[in-house]
Amino acid sequence: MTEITEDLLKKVIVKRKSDSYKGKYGRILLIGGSENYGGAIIMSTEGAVNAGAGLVATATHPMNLTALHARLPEAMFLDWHDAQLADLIKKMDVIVCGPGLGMSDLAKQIMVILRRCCSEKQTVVLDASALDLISEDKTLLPANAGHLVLTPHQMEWQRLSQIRIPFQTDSANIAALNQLIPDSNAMLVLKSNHTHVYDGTGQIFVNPIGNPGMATGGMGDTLAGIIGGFVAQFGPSTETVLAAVYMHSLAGDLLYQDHYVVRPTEIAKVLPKLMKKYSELS
Ligand SMILES: NC(=O)C1=CN([C@@H]2O[C@H](COP(=O)(O)OP(=O)(O)OC[C@H]3O[C@@H](n4cnc5c(N)ncnc54)[C@H](O)[C@@H]3O)[C@@H](O)[C@H]2O)[C@@H](O)CC1
Ligand SMILES: Nc1ncnc2c1ncn2[C@@H]1O[C@H](COP(=O)(O)OP(=O)(O)O)[C@@H](O)[C@H]1O
Ligand SMILES: [Mg+2]
Repeated sequence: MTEITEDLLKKVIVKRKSDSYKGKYGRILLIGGSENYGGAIIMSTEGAVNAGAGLVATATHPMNLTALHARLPEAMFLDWHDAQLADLIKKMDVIVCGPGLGMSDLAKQIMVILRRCCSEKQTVVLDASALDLISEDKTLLPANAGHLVLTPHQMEWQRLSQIRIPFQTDSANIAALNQLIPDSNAMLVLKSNHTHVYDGTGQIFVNPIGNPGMATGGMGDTLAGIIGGFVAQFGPSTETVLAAVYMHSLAGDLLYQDHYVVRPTEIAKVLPKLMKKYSELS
């Protein structure tokens, strides 16, 4: 097992070239946010925008439009009932699906569209409700994606893998991941107070940082957006995903020094400054 270290941030977060433009930093679509969980997809979107994705679009329930744009005018919006969803998915480098998606029939239909429209050039990050929907129906897994990143917390992983939380050992988790997704193109980010990451080839990484101030609703939604934003601009490698996991907790630790509770939106807020620091050390 390998501990993720700060050095990875220096390696992954590179200085931006002067002759670059938004198209160089990746297009990302985030799908989620039902009537009751609009905040989840807004926090994810904020993670992706502040992590530096070049172009960000959010497909969500239309009731979230005003809130989304009040907070993030940078994000494009699509009503998730719109037939254009399929075409938009095809144009993206990264799709994050699941935060606040819910378990409705429409949510299932969206998963079917995602599975049909994603391709080997893309990375799909699956979180929250998307994982719960796949637990109920494994055919919803978007297996055609070039890279899959699954980000369950322990209960979501229990539902998906059928491994009860006390028995989620590294060897059991690797076996379950390989059974669920036999190709080695999938990563499992199994979130807990010390998140373990499995890269699909048997390698195991552990995140040594983070804190209990981060035990706040929306923290995982934010992480999914940060992972998506990192992959969009730094490419779909294991190191990119590990750097995103570490950066999320590093931001959390910075805030926890003088805050009892760490708000997910505050994590997103400090990202650009932290990323600047590590890009100068690269
Ligand atoms: N502001 C919002 O709109 C929010 C919406 N959310 C959305 O709500 C939906 C349901 O997700 P939830 O995660 O709340 O519900 P879940 O039912 O999936 O998970 C919560 C349950 O898992 C248990 N659990 C065990 N180990 C855990 C661990 N390590 N981490 C977290 N929970 C653990 C908890 O005790 C609890 O019973 C998702 O779509 C999610 O994206 C949440 O992310 C919270 C914030
Ligand atoms: N005690 C803790 N120590 C370190 N990190 C934590 C702790 N509690 C939660 N986290 C982190 O917060 C995030 C919670 O994710 P998740 O449960 O999916 O949140 P939500 O669905 O509410 O957005 C994970 O990244 C997890 O590692
Ligand atoms: Mg979650």
